[in-house]
Amino acid sequence: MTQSLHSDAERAAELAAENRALRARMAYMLEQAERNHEIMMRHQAFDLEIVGATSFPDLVGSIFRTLPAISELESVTLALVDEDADIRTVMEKLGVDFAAFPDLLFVSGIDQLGFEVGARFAHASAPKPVLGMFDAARHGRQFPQPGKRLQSVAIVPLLRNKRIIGSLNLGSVDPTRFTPSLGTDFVEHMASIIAICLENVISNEMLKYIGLTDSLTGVYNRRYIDRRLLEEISRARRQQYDISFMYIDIDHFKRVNDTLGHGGGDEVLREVANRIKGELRLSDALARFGGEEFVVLLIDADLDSAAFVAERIRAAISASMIALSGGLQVSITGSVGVASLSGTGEATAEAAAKELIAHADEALYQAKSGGRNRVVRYSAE
Ligand SMILES: Nc1nc2c(ncn2[C@@H]2O[C@H](COP(=O)(O)OP(=O)(O)OP(=O)(O)O)[C@@H](O)[C@H]2O)c(=O)[nH]1
Repeated sequence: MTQSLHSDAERAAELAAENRALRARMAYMLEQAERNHEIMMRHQAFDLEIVGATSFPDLVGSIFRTLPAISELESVTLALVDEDADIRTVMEKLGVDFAAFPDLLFVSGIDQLGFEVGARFAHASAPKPVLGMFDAARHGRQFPQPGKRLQSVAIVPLLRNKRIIGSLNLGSVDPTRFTPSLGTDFVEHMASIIAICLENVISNEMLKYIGLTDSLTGVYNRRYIDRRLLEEISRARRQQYDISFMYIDIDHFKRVNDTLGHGGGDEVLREVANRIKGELRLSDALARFGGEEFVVLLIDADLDSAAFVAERIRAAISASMIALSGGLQVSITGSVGVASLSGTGEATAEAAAKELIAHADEALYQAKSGGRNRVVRYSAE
């Protein structure tokens, strides 16, 4: 009897201990489930945020701002394959400030990403994420500025239509965070959403760029200038500086076309665009308004300084013969009309823009009728 009582008490204590252990385990599992749910929710919010990004800087900005925080990572970088530097060039032309994204890297080929696979893997299996210890020699390129000492990394391919478009690079100070045996479904899912979003915004930006540039010369087109001029007029008024506008027209271009053919004329237009560009500052905008007419918008430049630049452009256009691909050389000149707008005007930006363009056009007309190969400043008299 004593024996049985003892064992009953012992059994009850054992059960109570088991119960406590089970409760603790359940509490732990519940905590884990809650934590996982929270992580999932944060990632869902992140997915929604990046899917909603409408521009390249919006998207990469969201990725670099949000992903390290929600994934508790010390470093997140993106490497994009940009073989001919087209993406970078177009984004720069659209005004993307790459200095704001030090963790955005461009590589000229997929061999620089560290996956053992060719650019297309139609008949091979898709490249998998590479997880493991951080190795400065191998991963230095992907993490050019790791703030803290990284211990483990995941290099996740960004895949679109059976092509590697780049890699998402995740770095942690925790050596156990990314180990080769870890499942990769989660990071692959994350990378697939990022890849779709990247491809989307990049093609949108490319389309935007094509819609704003002149396909023959690569400089901006009229649509771009019309839009930019309004923005610049508003800014010039807020900050009280002058802007100037010039019309540049190649003299007797019809003769060039008639003697060299349309193809020769096109070559001349491209060279003239290059010569004008060579005389401008980065903040100035050059466009072809159609035909043989170029325009330049100069920011924070009064009539004197604009006329000075115009004179340099006129000289550059006629400075040397233009060599054509067929071996011929041609000498040309250009006429320039310049007008300015002070930063203190009262008219609407639209009216001021129209007037500025009309004034420069009028000055150009005077340059033409005054004998060509000259710069004329607009004057109200
Ligand atoms: N090659 C080429 N020619 C063009 C293009 N667009 C317009 N043109 C030509 O540009 C010439 C413009 O001639 P005009 O407007 O008569 O003027 P111009 O001969 O330059 O004479 P001035 O301006 O008075 O000095 C025409 O021969 C057009 O065919 C183009 O995209 N490529």
